Amino acid sequence: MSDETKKSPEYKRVLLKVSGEALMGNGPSGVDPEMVDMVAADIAAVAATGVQVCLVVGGGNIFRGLAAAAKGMDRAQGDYAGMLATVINALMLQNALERNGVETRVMTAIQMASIAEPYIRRRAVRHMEKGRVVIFAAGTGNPFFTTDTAAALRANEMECDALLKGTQVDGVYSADPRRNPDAERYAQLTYMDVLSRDLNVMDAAAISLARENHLPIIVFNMHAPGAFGAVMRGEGRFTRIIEAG
Ligand SMILES: Nc1ncnc2c1ncn2[C@@H]1O[C@H](COP(=O)(O)OP(=O)(O)OP(=O)(O)O)[C@@H](O)[C@H]1O
Ligand SMILES: O=c1ccn([C@@H]2O[C@H](COP(=O)(O)O)[C@@H](O)[C@H]2O)c(=O)[nH]1
Repeated sequence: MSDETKKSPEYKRVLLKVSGEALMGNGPSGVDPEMVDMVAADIAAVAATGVQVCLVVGGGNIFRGLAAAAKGMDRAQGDYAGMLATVINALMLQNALERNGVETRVMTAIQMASIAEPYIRRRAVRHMEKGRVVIFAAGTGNPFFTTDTAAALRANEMECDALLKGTQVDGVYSADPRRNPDAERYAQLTYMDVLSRDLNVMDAAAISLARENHLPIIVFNMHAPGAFGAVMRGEGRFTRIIEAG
């Protein structure tokens, strides 16, 4: 038994949002197989502790509807392409998880029954109860949304104890730290802080959905090996978004 599996987890069921960009590694776009393997090993170690894990994966490493719309594409059409991008990432992650010995199911919000199960809430819960890692793909299934909102939606539906957002930065800052190196990092914020100060680490719809359902959000950097496991043990650097008090 590894050190990771000896520790008692703080949460019983969590949803991890894996940003598509995090899967690029150091590349300019697409998927870095080494990075996918690293993320999968991290998830496998957490699942081995007995925590029920489900995933929402982004698609920003492949296609974003908003970016395509800025160049003249119809927004809704671009968003459907973006949702398909998340399915590509989900299949890559599923394969890497299975190579790490984890039983998985991909469930899609847009039906594509030849490659994945359709999303059915009670089935997803049952998969997790059986110890399977469920990967929710194709976002919410609706254009004009993001996978952050899909993550908050599914985390609420699955009655998760927390939503962990694994991304490129080690928490929420006073401004985008990739553009402003002087930005200050916060250890803890309220949902209202994030909304009223327009801290764009996550979209407002996702924050509002989490707030209405008292779902804690934890933002952390996905790039270091074992980062997800560390956050689950309350270690490392992250920002917790909760209610006041
Ligand atoms: N106040 C802020 N604090 C932290 N990060 C911020 C802030 N404002 C903007 N960001 C940016 O938000 C990004 C987080 O979004 P992320 O790249 O995970 O996008 P996503 O849409 O969730 O996923 P994908 O990569 O799949 O599109 C960080 O990389 C960071 O540069
Ligand atoms: O519910 C959803 C989720 C996503 N989209 C589209 O997919 C891309 C990729 O998702 P990211 O959250 O940016 O990683 C997104 O830009 C949207 O175009 C969607 O339409 N609906």
